Amino acid sequence: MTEAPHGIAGAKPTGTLERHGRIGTQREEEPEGTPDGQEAAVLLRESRASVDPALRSAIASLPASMRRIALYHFGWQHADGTPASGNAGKAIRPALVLASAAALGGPTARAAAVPAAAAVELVHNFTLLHDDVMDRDATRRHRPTAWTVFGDADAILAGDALHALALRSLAVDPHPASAAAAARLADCVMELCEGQHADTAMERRAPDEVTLDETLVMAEAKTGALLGCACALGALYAGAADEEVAALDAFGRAAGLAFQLIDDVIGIWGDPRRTGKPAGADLAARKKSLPVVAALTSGTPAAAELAELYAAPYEEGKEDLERSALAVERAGGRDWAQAQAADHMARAMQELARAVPDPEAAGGLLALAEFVTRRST
Ligand SMILES: CC(C)=CCC/C(C)=C/CC/C(C)=C/COP(=O)(O)OP(=O)(O)O
Repeated sequence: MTEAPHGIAGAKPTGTLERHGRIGTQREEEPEGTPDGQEAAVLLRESRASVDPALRSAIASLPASMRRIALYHFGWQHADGTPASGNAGKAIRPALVLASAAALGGPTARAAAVPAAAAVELVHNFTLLHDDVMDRDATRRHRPTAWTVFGDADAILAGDALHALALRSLAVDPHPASAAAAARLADCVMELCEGQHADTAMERRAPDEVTLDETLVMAEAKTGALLGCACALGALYAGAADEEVAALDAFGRAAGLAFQLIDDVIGIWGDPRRTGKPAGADLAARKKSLPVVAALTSGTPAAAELAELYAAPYEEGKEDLERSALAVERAGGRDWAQAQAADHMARAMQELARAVPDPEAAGGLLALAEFVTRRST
């Protein structure tokens, strides 16, 4: 189906994931399909069990007006204030903090790193609250977004409150690494803002003005930075040397970019029953996601068709979405994104081997990295 676009069709998957043939081939809620998937599922569950009490206790300290929005956003309370047990997200980032600490410092470091893991998850959720307002996204984690329920102002304030809780979690932690971790997390938030700015600025530009390189740089800042920071914080809490911290940061960044590439594929072809978002939402919003920009810049006939579709506002109805998705696919955007994800994962594996040479100690991080790019449509 691909029409051999410029350069992008030539990219071939490489590295660990290609060998396992696993990029985007497993069901998101079934990580048990392989031994690694099972390990990731266990790590994610254990991470939730360790971090949720810290998150709940932090949220309990918020003023009532903010607390109800935060509890709703995490799926722990309905909008009317009654208890709920909704989807609180995959908790990949806190699992990366804990797995990084465990890889370099064993169970003691893992236990000590819980405040850092909570801080990273609070920052992640602060950015989701703000992002949904900025993008006018109406659905997240299978339910209406906070701004659609509580209004823009209160959703933004709740995001600010989660950001404050993240800083507080580190500020009150007596661990010797907490100050360095707070500084690193603050740097990361600035990079997230830069990435988000690039993203929103890009959305205002004409499709033919956006390059693939700048889209990749934006995605690394918007998504890679926080996964890198999560790993770096785990390493700091393990008392790791600077080079190990830097290598784990690079590992998380590369895995994070692979994660965003697959997330963008899922944003177009994902099954709403799994994604918790409406089908084709990114195409309907005319988002310049990575597969779309790859397709638009491919120089193929399908690129011209896609550009024409993107020049007009989305019209409700299935045909527009199907034609857009087909054009992205025929222009090679989907294959390119999956090949790029595999390349970034291969780079992540190299950084991981540098940071944690013992394969047994690195096993948890490897399983989590493979899990984030094995999610499928
Ligand atoms: C400053 C600012 C507003 C920045 C915005 C940054 C932003 C929202 C980037 C998107 C990152 C992303 C892939 C989120 C989904 O994560 P996930 O699939 O892990 O979500 P989950 O927690 O629901 O599982």
